[in-house]
Order: sequence, then C-alpha cells, then structure tokens
Amino acid sequence: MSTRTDFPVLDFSRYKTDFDAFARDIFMASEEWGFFILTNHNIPNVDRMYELSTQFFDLPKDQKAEKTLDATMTGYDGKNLTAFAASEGVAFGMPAGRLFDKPNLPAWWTRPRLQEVEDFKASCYDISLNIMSCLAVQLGLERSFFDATHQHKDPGNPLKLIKYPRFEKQPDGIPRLSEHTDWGSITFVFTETPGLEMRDPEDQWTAVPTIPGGVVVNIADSMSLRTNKKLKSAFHRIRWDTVGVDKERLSIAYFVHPNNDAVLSDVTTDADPKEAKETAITYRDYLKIRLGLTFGSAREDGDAGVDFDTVDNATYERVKNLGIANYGAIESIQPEVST
Ligand SMILES: O=C(O)CCC(=O)C(=O)O
Ligand SMILES: [Fe+2]
Repeated sequence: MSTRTDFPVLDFSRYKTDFDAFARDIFMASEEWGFFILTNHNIPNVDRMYELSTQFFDLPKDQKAEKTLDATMTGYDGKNLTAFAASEGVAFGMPAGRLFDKPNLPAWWTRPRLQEVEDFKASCYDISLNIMSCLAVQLGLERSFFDATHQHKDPGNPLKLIKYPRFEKQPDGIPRLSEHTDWGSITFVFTETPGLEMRDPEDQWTAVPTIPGGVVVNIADSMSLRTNKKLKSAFHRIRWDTVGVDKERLSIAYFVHPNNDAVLSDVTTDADPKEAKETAITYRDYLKIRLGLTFGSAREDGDAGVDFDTVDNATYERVKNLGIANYGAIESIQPEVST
C-alpha cells in the first residue's frame, strides 16, 4: 500500500515562529484527515524509550506478566492475546508523577526507570497542550481552552510501549491491530517501522508514512465529539500483510485523555453545559465502555482487571447513539450491564 504524497507533515518549530499559520495547518489536517505527522517536535529521549522497551520485552514472560493491565491503564498487556491485536504492551497510566505510588508494574520497572517514563510523559503532555491550543484558537476559543479539561490527572494520560512480536504461526482470527479509533482526545505514536494504516479523506485505507524523528498525531473520539465531529477521529489498523508473522515492530503510544468529568458534547457553541450534562456522556463512562470492549476478553481470561460491570444500559445506549468510533464493535458485543 502506498502513501499519499499529500499526507500532512507539519514542522512543530513553527509553533513558536509562525503560530497563526501553523495553528491553521494543524486544524485543517485534523479536520480533513484526523492524522498528521509532526517533525521537529524535540521530545527528548525517544531512543531511550525504545531501549527500555526492547530490554523489557526481552524479559521472560512470567517476569513481564507479574502485573497485568488494570483499570488505571497501568500494567502488562499481552499475557494472552486479545481480539484487539497480536501484540504485547506495557502501559503507564496514572496521573502525572504518580507512577511511584503503588505501581501496578513488574518489579523490573525500578524507580529510576519510572522516573524516565514520567519525564517522557511530561514532555509529551506539554506538546499535547500546544497542539490543543492550536485547535482551540481555530475553533474561536481561548488559546488555553482545553487545558482545564486536560489536567493529566483522573484518569491521567497513559504511555504505552508496544511490541508486535514475531510468531511461529499466525494466531487464528486475531488481527495484527484491529481497525479502531482511539477514545481520548489526541494520540501520539512514535515508530520507526511502517505498518500503520488509516482511513484517508476519501475513506480509503492509506499507509501512514514513517518519518525518522517524526511523531504521528491523531485526533481521537472525545475531541471529535467535543467539536461536534468537526475534527475527525479516523479509523486506523495494522495488517498481517505489512507486519507479517516473521516481522517485529515497536511503537510507543501516548494517549491524551480528557478529565473523567469532561462532558463529551460540543464545546464550540453556547449550549448550556448543565443541559448538555443530562443528555451527553462523560469521559468516565465512555472510557469504561471502550476499555471493556478492547480488554474485556482479556479480563474474562483473568488477564486484566478492567472494571466493565458498572455501565448501565442507558449509558450504553447513548454511546451506541453517538454514531462514532467502533460502532460495529459496540453493536456486536453484548456487555454485562448493571440495571
Ligand atoms: O502501534 C501503532 O502504530 C498504533 C497503535 C494504536 O493505534 C493504539 O494502540 O491505539
Ligand atoms: Fe490507536
């Protein structure tokens, strides 16, 4: 699959030197594609993160699986493969600076290593606020509009080191990475290996280019919902055809989440937020549903402690009616719901 030559690639150094035009370009890419690549982002220690990732995934399985993914999006994910992806990952959720508290992480993640992860997350967070300030200005809002609803606490922004490992045989019925949208506000993906594909403006699958030193940025569901779907949360996936059983791929994803109590309704109008609260879903509920859909099967195997039980039917129906994201998946999977 070829890459389109018009895939948006934007130079982050323009944030300082040419803010208005840069913000316009970020907005246009987010509106039309929902994806772009940011060069010159200057996020330090990306190589070091790959190093930590390689060292960790090389450990014996029982050492990696000492602590499996929990509802804070912290822990090892890959003890058993889920229907979501043929990959393994280790996620560092939690509010900023809290990884030391009581980390649901294998002991290999010592305090100095966790400090490196915290520092890396902090660098990503800063740039995520810069990117969201571009979106805010273009929406006619205050430059810092999105800061208050993205405080990096409750639930916090997870960083996830991901490895798509080699297999002796292709696992049955499991995609390399199933097509999905992300559920937060924006996502950063660092990788040096091609394979990621996205639904382009013409609704065709296209390869996301791999640009050394660049980071892929995509708009996720919450940001799309909060901008009345003006900004696009695009489907993306990885196929076995590109990242085959005999191939390996590493990526590092940083998921920017809105605060749990953020209401996922249009922020660009004067709609009364109280009224919106009654009809719209909060991020807390949306996250719960998406986590359940993605990791629920692992939980059934006793592999992940993601709490999926407290979603009531009405919330579930509202999510179906949002007409966004994994609508198909939401339709087809019958969760356990409390009544
Ligand atoms: O590994 C990648 O390139 C993308 C990962 C991804 O889309 C996700 O984990 O949501
Ligand atoms: Fe994704």
